[in-house]
Amino acid sequence: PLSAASGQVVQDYGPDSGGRLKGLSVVKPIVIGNIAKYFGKKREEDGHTHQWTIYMKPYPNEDYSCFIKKVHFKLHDSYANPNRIVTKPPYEVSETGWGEFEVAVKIHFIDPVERPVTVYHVLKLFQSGSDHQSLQNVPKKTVTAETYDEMVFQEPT
Ligand SMILES: O=C(Nc1ccc(C(=O)N2CC(c3nccs3)C2)s1)[C@@H]1CCCN1
Repeated sequence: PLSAASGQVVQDYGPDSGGRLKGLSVVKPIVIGNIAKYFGKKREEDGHTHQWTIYMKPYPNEDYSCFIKKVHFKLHDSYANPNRIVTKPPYEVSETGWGEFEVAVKIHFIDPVERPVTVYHVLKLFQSGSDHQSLQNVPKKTVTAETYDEMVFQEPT
């Protein structure tokens, strides 16, 4: 079983449980995000402007490889081999490009009864809503965007 110590154990006394313990669920927090670095100018040969890395990481940092079989990052079809499969941490994919698009991050579990979980992340390359006109905010070279999420396992074995 997933050791309770590694994830917050939530004990649920459901409405119809008559006060009995309905079942354990284990919550595993994750962060999905990307970091993007501007080349400084557009690359002549292919028009790419940024180098970026998209990732799924445990929060706080711990080893999830004991229950995660693989993480599938589905990139835009214009990329070679758009289906990037990562089987051990760090669960990340690095690429270069020129624009922002949605990446599906599908997490597959070692336990065959646990259905895979898909989280969608829109790649962020540009500082949003920043007026570069004023001298104060010069465009940043590096941009990051992260979202927090939770995987909940009902009565894990
Ligand atoms: O930008 C957007 N979609 C993008 C899809 C792919 C992008 C990219 O950066 N690519 C590098 C290039 C490559 N071609 C071959 C190998 S890699 C493909 S950008 C949308 C449309 C406007 C707003 N957002």
